Formats: sequence, structure tokens, C-alpha cells
Amino acid sequence: MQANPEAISHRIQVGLAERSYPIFIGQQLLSQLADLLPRLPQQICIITNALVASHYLATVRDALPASCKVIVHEIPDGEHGKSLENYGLVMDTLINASFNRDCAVIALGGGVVGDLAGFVAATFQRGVAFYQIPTTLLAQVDSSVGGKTAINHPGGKNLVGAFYQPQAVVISHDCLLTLSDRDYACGLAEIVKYGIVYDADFFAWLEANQQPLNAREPQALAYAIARSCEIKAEIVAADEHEHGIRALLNLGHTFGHAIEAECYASWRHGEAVAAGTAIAAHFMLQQSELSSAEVERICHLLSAFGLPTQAPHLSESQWQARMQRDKKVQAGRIRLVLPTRIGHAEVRTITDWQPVWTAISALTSTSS
Ligand SMILES: NC(=O)c1ccc[n+]([C@@H]2O[C@H](COP(=O)([O-])OP(=O)(O)OC[C@H]3O[C@@H](n4cnc5c(N)ncnc54)[C@H](O)[C@@H]3O)[C@@H](O)[C@H]2O)c1
Ligand SMILES: O=C(O)C(=O)C[C@@H](O)[C@H](O)[C@H](O)COP(=O)(O)O
Ligand SMILES: [Zn+2]
Repeated sequence: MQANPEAISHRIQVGLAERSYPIFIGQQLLSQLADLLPRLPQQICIITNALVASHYLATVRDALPASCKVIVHEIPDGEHGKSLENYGLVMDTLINASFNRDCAVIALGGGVVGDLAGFVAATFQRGVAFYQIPTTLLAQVDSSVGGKTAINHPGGKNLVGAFYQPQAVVISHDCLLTLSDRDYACGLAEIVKYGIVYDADFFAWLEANQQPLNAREPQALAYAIARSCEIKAEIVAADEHEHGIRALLNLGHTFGHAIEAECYASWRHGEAVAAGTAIAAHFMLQQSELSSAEVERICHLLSAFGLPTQAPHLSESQWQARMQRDKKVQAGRIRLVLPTRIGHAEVRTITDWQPVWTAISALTSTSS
């Protein structure tokens, strides 16, 4: 059987120096995996969690060739899923199943599953084939593409990881119909990011399409996912290992990761990125490098998508200590991604903490 071409609305190629890989975007794609991924090996480990498994595991299993030995490892739901401990447990599963280097790891889930599964694939027997089947909006527009894999350390987010690209990404956006409103909004935060750092026209399109996006209309969704993946693919192809332009994808993340690390039980990644983006925009307003009209547009769009634009209350030393652990820090100096206008951002080294603290303080919620 051939994959139904009408089910695929977009096919994007991530072109890297060593090899390129496809991103398939469409609906009802999970049942077409064997056709979309014809080179799947005989040993397959699906990494997922119980919630995602309850919706999609049976479809994925049924779509894999009957000749394959398939094992499933479920990790706990939530950010804790990508812990050192859970990483070790997946390794135990692979070793106990006598899997070899010619096996494949499939990530079926959101960014937590994808980040952990990618790091497992990168390190099991020094690297095995990896496939991404993202099921949250955030994973479909961001984490499944580009090869950043990571687990958390008690000291902070994503502190242990590797760049390890998948063989292919299969995005079936009908999966988003079962996603909670809160997790759906988190994906919109990363979509807004692409508009701010890279594409003013896309930002304007998002402003004009708030209603269909909030209603998860398939056509608007397919375009938003495809444009986000195109932008990410272009940036990753230009700078796979984040020596330059790729850092722009970290807009809002230096603040956001600090929030997540301190409040991981109550803040989602996309929410923390949204608040961090608002702080970055406000910082540039203070520096007279971004107009109040543009700050207003950014905060308004985030709010329209149900995202926070205020940070929780943390002490100055908590902020500083967390931000100092950011991977962009160089020679002990914090570096921030800062928007200079909608559609353009730059990485700046922070030499004076005071204005950063002023921006954080101005955007700290008094209710938390
Ligand atoms: N590697 C990267 O480039 C990259 C990029 C962005 C974010 N991230 C990471 O991704 C993580 C956040 O990912 P996330 O927002 O997808 O969170 P998540 O993986 O925790 O998923 C959010 C929730 O949605 C549930 N879920 C997943 N798919 C579902 C579906 N189709 N229907 C119903 N429920 C579903 C999950 O079980 C979970 O409860 C963070 O750890 C972040 O650091 C990585
Ligand atoms: O792909 C990238 O590059 C990104 O920075 C995407 C981010 O949205 C993502 O949250 C990423 O995991 C952050 O990476 P980190 O290097 O700051 O841990
Ligand atoms: Zn992110």
C-alpha cells in the first residue's frame, strides 16, 4: 500500500551538511507509518507515556510492519519524565530486550517524550535510528525538528543532552484534537516566537488568524505548523549546532528556563517562554530599541492565545543563579535573545544586570 498523498498537506526537507530528512505534515498519518517510513528496522522501541498511549499507541503499533519486534516504554507524564532516572530506566528496557545497534527508537508524544527519546537514541550503543511522531502542538512546531535532545538535571533544564537528528518527523495534526487547551496554547508560544525573531509577515498572519487557530481549524493549523517547521528547518540547516543564528530560537528561554526550573510543577515550557518573551520585549522597550506599539502587539498576541505575559515572583538571586546556568552564557556573561523589531532579533551580551532586573521586576505578577 502507498501512503495516501492527499493526507499529506506539506513535506518539508531539513537539509543538513551530512544528510537531510523529511517532515511529513498532514492528517491521519499515524496509520500510514509503514509507507512513510519504509526503512524502519526490525527492532523498534516506542517511547511514550500512558496518556498519549491511551489515544494513539494502538494505531501506531498496527501501522508498523508485522515482522518487527516492537517494545513499548512508558515514561511518567510531565516534565519529570525527562529525568536522569527515567533515562536510565529506558536504557534498562533496551538492554533487557537485547536490542542491538540496528534498532530504532520512536518518540510518540510531546516535547518531554521527544527530548528524552532523542537522547536515548543518541546514546544507546553510541547512536541508533530515531523517528519523531510528535503529538503536541509544541512538539510539532519545534521540539521534533532540529535535533536538540536533552534531559534535565536537578541543577536545571536540558543540562544533559546531544545534537542528534531524527531520520524523519511525522506530524499528524488531527492528534491535536485530544490536547488540552493549556498544552495547545504552549505550542502557540513557540509559533509566535518564529514570527518575532524571523518573519514579520508570519507574525501578522498569526494576528489575523487568532480565531481559527484558537478554534484549531485544520487549514489554519496546517499552515501555522508548516511555516514554523520551514523556519526552523532553514535556521537549523544554516547553523545546526547553535554557533550563531540558531540561538534566536531561544527567544524568551533564558528567562523561561529559570521560571521552569524554579516552578516546574506549576509552569509549562510554553507558558514560561511566553512570559520570558514579554520580559525580553519589555527590556528592549526600556532600552528604546523596540517601540511600545510593537511590545503591545507581542503581548497582545500572546494574551490572545491564552498565554501569560507576567512572570511568577522569584527572588533576584534565584533569577540570577538560574540565568547563569543558561547554555548561551559565555565567559560568565549572560547572553539574551532580544527583539529589535517584529521579524528580527539579536543575541546580546549583558554587561549590566540592573536593567535586566528592572525589566523582570516590571513584569512580575503580584498575585504569584
Ligand atoms: N528539543 C527542542 O528543540 C525543544 C523545543 C521546545 C521545547 N522542548 C521541550 O519540550 C518540553 C515541552 O513539550 P510539550 O509542551 O509538548 O509538553 P509535554 O511533552 O509535557 O506534553 C504536554 C501534555 O500533553 C499530553 N499530550 C501529548 N500529546 C497529547 C495528545 N495528542 N492529546 C492529549 N494529550 C497529549 C502529555 O501527556 C502532557 O501531559 C519541555 O521539556 C521543553 O524543554 C524541546
Ligand atoms: O531548537 C532550538 O535551538 C531551540 O532553542 C528551541 C527551543 O524552543 C527549545 O526549548 C530548546 O530545547 C531550548 O534549548 P536549550 O539549548 O536552551 O536547552
Ligand atoms: Zn522552547
